[in-house]
Amino acid sequence: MTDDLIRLYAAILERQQMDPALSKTARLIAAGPKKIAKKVGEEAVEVALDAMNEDRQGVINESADLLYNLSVLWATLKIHPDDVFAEIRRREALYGIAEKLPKTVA
Ligand SMILES: N=c1c2ncn([C@@H]3O[C@H](COP(=O)(O)OP(=O)(O)OP(=O)(O)O)[C@@H](O)[C@H]3O)c2ncn1[C@@H]1O[C@H](COP(=O)(O)O)[C@@H](O)[C@H]1O
Repeated sequence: MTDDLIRLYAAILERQQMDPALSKTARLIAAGPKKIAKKVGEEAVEVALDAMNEDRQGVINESADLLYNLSVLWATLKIHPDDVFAEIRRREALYGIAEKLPKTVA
C-alpha cells in the first residue's frame, strides 16, 4: 500500500512538470487546488454511496479514484505521503500509550 502510493505520487510529481496539453493529471493540477479538492470530495461521496449500496467492487474502484485525487491534492499543496504516514505513526504511538493507561475517567 505504502509503496503503491509512493509510486503513484512520484508519477503525479512527474506530470506536474508536463505540458497540460499532454497529460490529464497535468491539466487537473493546472486547474488548481480548489478544483482538485472538489474532485476529492466527489470521490469520497462516491465511496460512501457505493458502501451504502453494498457495492464492494464500486468501493474498491472509487477508493482508487479517491487516493489518486487525494495524491494530486497533496502534490499541489507540497505535502508528501511520508508527512501523512508520519502523522499515522504519531497517532499510533499516542493511542498505543493511551490504551495502556488506566481508564480512571469515564
Ligand atoms: N491512478 C490514476 C487515476 N485514478 C483515477 N484517474 C482519473 O480519474 C478519472 C476518474 O474520475 P471520474 O470518474 O471523475 O472521471 P471523469 O468522469 O472522466 O471525470 P474527469 O476526471 O474527466 O473530470 C479517470 O478517468 C482518470 O482520468 C487516474 N488518472 C491517473 N492515474 C495514475 O496517475 C498517473 C498519471 O496519469 P496520467 O495523467 O494519465 O498520465 C499514472 O500513474 C496513472 O496510472
